Amino acid sequence: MNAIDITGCTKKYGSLPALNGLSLSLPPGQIVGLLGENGCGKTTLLKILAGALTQYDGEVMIHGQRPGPETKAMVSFLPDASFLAGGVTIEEAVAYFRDFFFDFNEPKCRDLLGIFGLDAGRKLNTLSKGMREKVQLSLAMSREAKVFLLDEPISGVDPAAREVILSAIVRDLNPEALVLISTHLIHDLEPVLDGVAMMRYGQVLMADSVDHLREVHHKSVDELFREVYR
Ligand SMILES: Nc1ncnc2c1ncn2[C@@H]1O[C@H](COP(=O)(O)OP(=O)(O)OP(=O)(O)O)[C@@H](O)[C@H]1O
Repeated sequence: MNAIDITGCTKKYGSLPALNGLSLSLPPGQIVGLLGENGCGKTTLLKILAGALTQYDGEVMIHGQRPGPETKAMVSFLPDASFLAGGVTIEEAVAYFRDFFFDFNEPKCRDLLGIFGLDAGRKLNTLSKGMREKVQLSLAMSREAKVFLLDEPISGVDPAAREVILSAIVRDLNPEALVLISTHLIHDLEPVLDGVAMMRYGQVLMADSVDHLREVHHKSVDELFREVYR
């Protein structure tokens, strides 16, 4: 069974379609980059899959179920904006995840926070954007979820730290999990990606494995992306 099956999904804000008959199927057990220009609908798609946007047309299935309470239990969603109140400490945020998510792997989270050098006593509103992203990513990736939806997870992180973060993300990942990551940082993410889905105007232009794309086009995904969107 596919991790994600979307057929003819249309989502309008007012009269303007953010998703325009989008179809996409992704099997489990891979890391997929969701690529595309500003405003092409990446965040909208992730929100629908996460169950955060419920008004749309078309069919959306996650492991055979429509987005709802059952799928939320197996989906870990990292939105592009901060999802934690600023006044709480990292320790309190960890406690929140422990209480709310039965699949939260606390030792894994503490391990990641340690790798990122984050002191659990710090309040979130005293952290830089990149540090806050590391906290949220540590929390989101520490659920034993079947599907991870990450919206621009490392845009605020300095380039040198991105590699450490990416290898921490993929380490110990359930081989059956699907990780869908929206990003503009294709070059940085390419080493960890198994596949990409390229979007334009609310549709998927192309979805393929990274190996197959490189074989057919004799280019890196980064180069191919620049060509497609020129
Ligand atoms: N709450 C909203 N109200 C009205 N229009 C919206 C809303 N959210 C998104 N849109 C519109 O829907 C379209 C898709 O937006 P979306 O945020 O999904 O794009 P994106 O691919 O994630 O962009 P970016 O790369 O800039 O993050 C855009 O035209 C945007 O203006």
